[in-house]
Amino acid sequence: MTAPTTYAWEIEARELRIKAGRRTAVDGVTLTLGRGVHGLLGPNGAGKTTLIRTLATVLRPRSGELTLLGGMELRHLRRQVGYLPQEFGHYRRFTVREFVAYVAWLKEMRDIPAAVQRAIERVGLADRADDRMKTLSGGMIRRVGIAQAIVNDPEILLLDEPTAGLDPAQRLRFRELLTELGTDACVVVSTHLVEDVAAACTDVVLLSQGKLVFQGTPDQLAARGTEQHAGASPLERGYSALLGIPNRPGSW
Ligand SMILES: Nc1ncnc2c1ncn2[C@@H]1O[C@H](COP(=O)(O)OP(=O)(O)OP(=O)(O)O)[C@@H](O)[C@H]1O
Repeated sequence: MTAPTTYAWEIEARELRIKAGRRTAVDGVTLTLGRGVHGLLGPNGAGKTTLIRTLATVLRPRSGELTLLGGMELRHLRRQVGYLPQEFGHYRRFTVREFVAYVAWLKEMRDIPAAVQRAIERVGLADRADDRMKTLSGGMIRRVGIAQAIVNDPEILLLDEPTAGLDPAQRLRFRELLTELGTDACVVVSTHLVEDVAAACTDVVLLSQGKLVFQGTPDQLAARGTEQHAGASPLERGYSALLGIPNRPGSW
């Protein structure tokens, strides 16, 4: 039985300021996120990875307040979080099953074999479960990364560019999986693909130069764009409008 939740939001950040090296990569972000799929967008260097690493409790904020799952103690909290880093390290000689089981063990889970099997099935790798990681393609390894992030049915799921390296069919399946996961969990997905956001996200969080420039639904983002802004779709034009990117064909 799960304990009743005593918090309004899975993630509450107030005036978060986070350093990456010497740089202030996140600069005063205030944000609340509940269940659903939150698409984290922003240009290169906006601070997306730094924010996700902080939500994963890997980095500590320099100042501000971050409350995860109502302020749960760190050790318990980490069992309730799933995290796919941008650069996902794995053991090449482990099989898929061994690797996902190892992560489940680190999270001190019970009934590991059943949970591992289910996570592997959810990412469509049941037929490769007993193959070594070194025999998999880049897209398959990314899917193992997703499997290890969801093996514990996390309440907070953090995915840093999960669709990088997935082919179009895999991306479609991944979006369906995201929609399923977002019904029970607070899912934060960083991506460069505005189409991923349109297809699977309940809301969009847009960062630029470490600051929050927009939070709202994909439709609200699309409504901000005009023909004067760069982009091939309403959502892309909304993104460009908020970042001040004019429609100038031929320029980068
Ligand atoms: N270890 C580090 N040392 C110094 N600067 C860093 C470090 N990590 C990140 N930065 C800087 O902090 C800023 C934010 O980086 P971050 O990786 O969070 O951005 P991002 O939005 O994830 O970018 P991308 O879309 O390119 O992945 C960038 O200017 C980056 O150069």
